[in-house]
Amino acid sequence: MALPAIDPARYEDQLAAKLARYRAEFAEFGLPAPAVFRSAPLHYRLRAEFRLWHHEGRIDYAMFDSAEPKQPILLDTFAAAAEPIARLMPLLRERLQASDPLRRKIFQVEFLATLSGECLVSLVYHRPLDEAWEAAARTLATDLQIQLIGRSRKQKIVLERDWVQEVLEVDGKRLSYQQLEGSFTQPNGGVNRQMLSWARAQARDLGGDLLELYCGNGNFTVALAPLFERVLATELSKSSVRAAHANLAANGITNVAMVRMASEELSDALAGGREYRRMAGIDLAGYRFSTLFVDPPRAGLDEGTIALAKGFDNLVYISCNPDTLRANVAALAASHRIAAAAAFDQFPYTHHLECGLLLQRR
Ligand SMILES: C[S@@+](CC[C@H](N)C(=O)[O-])C[C@H]1O[C@@H](n2cnc3c(N)ncnc32)[C@H](O)[C@@H]1O
Repeated sequence: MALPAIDPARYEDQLAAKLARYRAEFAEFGLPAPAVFRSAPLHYRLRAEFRLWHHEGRIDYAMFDSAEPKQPILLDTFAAAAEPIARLMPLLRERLQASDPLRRKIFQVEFLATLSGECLVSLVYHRPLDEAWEAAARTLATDLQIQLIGRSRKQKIVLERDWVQEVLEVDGKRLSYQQLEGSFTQPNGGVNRQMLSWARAQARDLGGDLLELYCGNGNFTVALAPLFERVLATELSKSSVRAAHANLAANGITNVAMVRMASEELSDALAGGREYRRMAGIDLAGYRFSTLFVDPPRAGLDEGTIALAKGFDNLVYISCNPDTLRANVAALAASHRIAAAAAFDQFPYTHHLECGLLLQRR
């Protein structure tokens, strides 16, 4: 991928270009004027990943541009990275440089931070990690006050925990989330807060029960559940489902049933297909679903899920890919109209735009 030029002077222009494309591509579906949610122009990414480049006795963070994939771009810090990561980067580099067990055959560093100020760092190696590594890593983690993980082939050493605790203030409430290393979490925390608030505003008067697909660690579930009588939430990833259970409990949410299932399987179960053992104890027929909430990966919705969506009065759709969103909206156009739209600039200075739509039955 070509590396974006991160330049706050370009922020409004790059956003305007993306909004113009969004409006044009959805004009035929009667897109209402989207509510626009901006990113911070700098230090917005809570995740960042760098190669470590060994040269002339020193190591440096490196990124690569697809135009010149063999030429490392060396950096001390990174303007897109959230403040805790940007502050940590030079300190961490110096400490890695100065320690033989920490430096030897390290090739990648991954950062995961929170708006609450926590930071987790994964150091990735081309060699097995031993006791000398672990002793040096413990001192480093204590000195820099970070969570630290060491990884190499078939080895993962978690010094304390492999997650960070995020706290997001949404509509005056403090929502807390366990966010796992290696599992999906929204990369732009400031924009995520705005997405949660927008989704709550769409759902506020819908009532009844909610079906949520692709719920991840319960990011939206925790924010939306208080607005519905009952919620059935599903997600494919085992580790995310575990985090979602922890997050529901931590936020005192008791009206959600969570099932680990692919959206394809859930649509099949709801369409009266085969029986799924994971649905044992879930009284599907007892739900009075008013609303379907989806936040799928870039591929968008599969055919079964589109068929399922056709039966809902309300569909709240968060999408990280306007192309598949457009195809899915086209497939629903005969039954549903767009009642509200949003643009979330989750990925500034790239051509990516996160979109939100409320679709309602015609
Ligand atoms: C864009 S993320 C959204 C997660 C969550 N809503 C959030 O805000 O953090 C998409 C999620 O869909 C899950 N997923 C991918 N394919 C799936 C499938 N076929 N069925 C169910 N979940 C799937 C991924 O594990 C990921 O957690």
